[in-house]
Amino acid sequence: MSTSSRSPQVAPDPTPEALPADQGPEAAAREREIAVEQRVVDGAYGELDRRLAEARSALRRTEARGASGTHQSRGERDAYAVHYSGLISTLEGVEERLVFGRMDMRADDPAATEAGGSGGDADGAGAPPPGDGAGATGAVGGPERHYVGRIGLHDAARREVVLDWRAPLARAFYQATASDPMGLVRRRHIDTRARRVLGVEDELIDISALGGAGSVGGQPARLAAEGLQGEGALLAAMSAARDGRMGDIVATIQAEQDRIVTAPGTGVLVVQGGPGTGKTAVALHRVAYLFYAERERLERSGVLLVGPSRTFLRYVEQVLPSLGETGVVSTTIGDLVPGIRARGAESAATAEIKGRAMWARVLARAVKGLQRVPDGPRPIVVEGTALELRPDDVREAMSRARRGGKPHNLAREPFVLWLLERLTDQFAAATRQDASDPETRAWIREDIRTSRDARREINLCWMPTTPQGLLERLWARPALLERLAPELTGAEREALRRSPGSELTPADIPLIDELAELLGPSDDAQAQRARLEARRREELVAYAAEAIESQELGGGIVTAEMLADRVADHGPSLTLAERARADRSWTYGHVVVDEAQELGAMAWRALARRCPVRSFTVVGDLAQYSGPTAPSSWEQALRALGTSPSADGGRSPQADHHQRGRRARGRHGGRGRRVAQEGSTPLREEILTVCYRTPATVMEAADAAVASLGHPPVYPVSSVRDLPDCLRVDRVGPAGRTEGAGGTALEGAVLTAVREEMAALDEAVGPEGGRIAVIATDPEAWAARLAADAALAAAMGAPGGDVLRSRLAVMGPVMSKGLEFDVVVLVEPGRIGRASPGDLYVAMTRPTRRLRVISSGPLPSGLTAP
Ligand SMILES: Nc1ncnc2c1ncn2[C@@H]1O[C@H](COP(=O)(O)OP(=O)(O)OP(=O)(O)O)[C@@H](O)[C@H]1O
Repeated sequence: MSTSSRSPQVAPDPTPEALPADQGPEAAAREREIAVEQRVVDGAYGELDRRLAEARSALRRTEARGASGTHQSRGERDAYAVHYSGLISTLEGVEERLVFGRMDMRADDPAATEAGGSGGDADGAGAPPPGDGAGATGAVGGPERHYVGRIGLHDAARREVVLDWRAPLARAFYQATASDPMGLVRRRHIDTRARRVLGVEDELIDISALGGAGSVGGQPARLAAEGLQGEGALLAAMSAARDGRMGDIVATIQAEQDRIVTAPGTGVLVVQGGPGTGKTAVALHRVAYLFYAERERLERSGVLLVGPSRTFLRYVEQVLPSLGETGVVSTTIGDLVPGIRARGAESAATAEIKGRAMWARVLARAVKGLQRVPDGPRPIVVEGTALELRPDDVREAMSRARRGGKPHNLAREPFVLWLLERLTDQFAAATRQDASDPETRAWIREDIRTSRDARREINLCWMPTTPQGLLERLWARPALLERLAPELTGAEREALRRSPGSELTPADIPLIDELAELLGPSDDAQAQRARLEARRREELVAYAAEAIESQELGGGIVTAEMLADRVADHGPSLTLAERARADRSWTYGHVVVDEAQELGAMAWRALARRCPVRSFTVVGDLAQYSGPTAPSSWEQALRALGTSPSADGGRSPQADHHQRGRRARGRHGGRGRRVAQEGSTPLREEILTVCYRTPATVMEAADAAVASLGHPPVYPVSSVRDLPDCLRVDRVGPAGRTEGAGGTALEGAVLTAVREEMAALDEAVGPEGGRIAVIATDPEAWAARLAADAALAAAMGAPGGDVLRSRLAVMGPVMSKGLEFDVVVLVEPGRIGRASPGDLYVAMTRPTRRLRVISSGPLPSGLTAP
């Protein structure tokens, strides 16, 4: 086995531990500053505790009002209970690092006192800081000061204690630079843990306001760099061991990210960014920002977050609560339709076929195909009387039913009614009865409606069906599919073929959603829902009867039915997110889509229906597309959202823009921006180019590897840092050769690598710290092999089966999408890359510390030894 290891010529990360200890007067100044900030932080937590105590006691009082009273008063009580519970969750969610920054503004800067600046529950004025110390202001000469934190807090006298990070005034904290200070003199990052201030880091922004002084109050400060904000805090965040859950970045949002976070919520905002550029983080902070900026609208309509997998959604689930927001509905495309689970799997190629826009036409044809005019009159015998269903009557009934514009199953009702009337006329004439008498007509109609002949013939003309039933027929009957989808090749149709009763796959779900629109609820579905309701009511009554008996509540005053009514009357106590999640036709105020490059046109159509105002944040990376061929542009990928390609007729506008942008910006260059009014939906594109996760050596290897496979990233990124020995490539002999006790050479190398990386992590961050992922095309087999080693099996044992919680996880490249680990052990990258270059790109760019490649086959260049 040969091992190559490349170390860039860089110093290790300047983690706080690695910095030289302060000595003498500097250390004393530092301690003084920490003490000053500790008093402020104590004040902020005191305020948080006060608000929490108030909310808890309000909730207790509300709940003590009991379940009695009028329907309206119960509704009000439930609404208050939901409100206070939500408030408590919000306040509990912001406990960690409640305050993380301080802004010293120029005393003469109008922005410092601008009305509404502190936002949230603030009254707007930039108030004098509580617990101020003379040493904190020093040479600045009494500037306005604001403490920036997760939520806005005021004291009982309505003085600002903490400025909400989303307030307009707080933009300077994230965006001010020496060349554009935005009224900011100094930016301070305050590092806290469990309510204790551990350190402060200052950046001087506006040196002129200090009269040229290089330090403030004896506290050393560095001049603000034009590139990164809060570099020390940023590098510390990037170097921290991963714990299986994404953290927020609220303390260190960079200027290019902040501009995206706070962009207006209208229209479609596309954020294209290479691996680790903070797209997910930015999207989540943007949700929190939009809730702040448009609270009234979004609290009524809600926000939908779409992620690539349930694992990914668990990975990010802590971020929004830590930003004080809890009301977001998160889902995968596979879980988009309430009550339907996609448990099946299929190849990326088959999923791609199902995602194509043509299905809108094909499915419309399929539904129309359920409405048929018979070739000739169809005989029907009702109570011994011979009638016929005539093609002309069917045609007329159809055109009347379609006129209403209702979906198929709902339009069936007027269709059937009209035909019943015609058959009633025939029956009355044949039996010489008075067709003008309403009573006579009613019983004749009922006889016809319940006759088997009539039911069968009418159903053949207008078949009621469910989305699942119709889709199953489409996949199971090749002749039907060929008739309805001549656009597909024979091989494509064959790929779609599936036997009846097979599990639905995630790519089926947008098709089910489309069919649900076209079909509407079927009688069957309605009847099933009614049956479920009835059963639930029976259970409730039984439960209530038991409760009455066991607690002696009865005495003739409370009946089981009354009690059941109260228990069942839980409508208002559901949160908005719970109601939205359960309702397929819910329309959201904003939709955020992560890993958006994966969605096909049908998924976009389904999402467009959920947000008719087309307020979207779409984040993704075309180079991370899972499959053989990525979409060539975001316009192409998003066409189904109602955005049309621009009329330049040639090269993709993004690529065009990107080319120009890359020429214009430096290594840690800025962003791209294009605003276009396309179709009816304004589309705006931002590009992130700085990678905060992956060390530069690994990132460059990933770029080279996919380029050598013919897919160079159109939007490459530059990493903010590099680490020594962050890329190791272990080449082993042919996979079949045995080595040692029974395993192949490849197995031996993987086992060794995992053990070595565990030991290295033990040393770097402690025995429980950090996360390692083994990424391979056949994860189950590798998990079984690794589990044969007791220590590795223990490291893979996830509490509650949550793969993100285990220190060692084994997964395929697609599952690793959006996640990150301290170390990735990547098995046979050549095989992954040949199947899908985007998957290789994803897998190679997951680590924050080291990529360890194990290969027995040919390697893409970038991974070959130098
Ligand atoms: N401003 C920042 N401060 C601190 N950490 C940051 C910042 N921006 C991004 N990060 C960190 O970088 C890592 C990558 O971020 P994120 O997952 O959002 O990137 P991404 O663009 O969605 O990546 P990918 O497409 O590769 O999944 C995360 O650990 C995130 O916390």
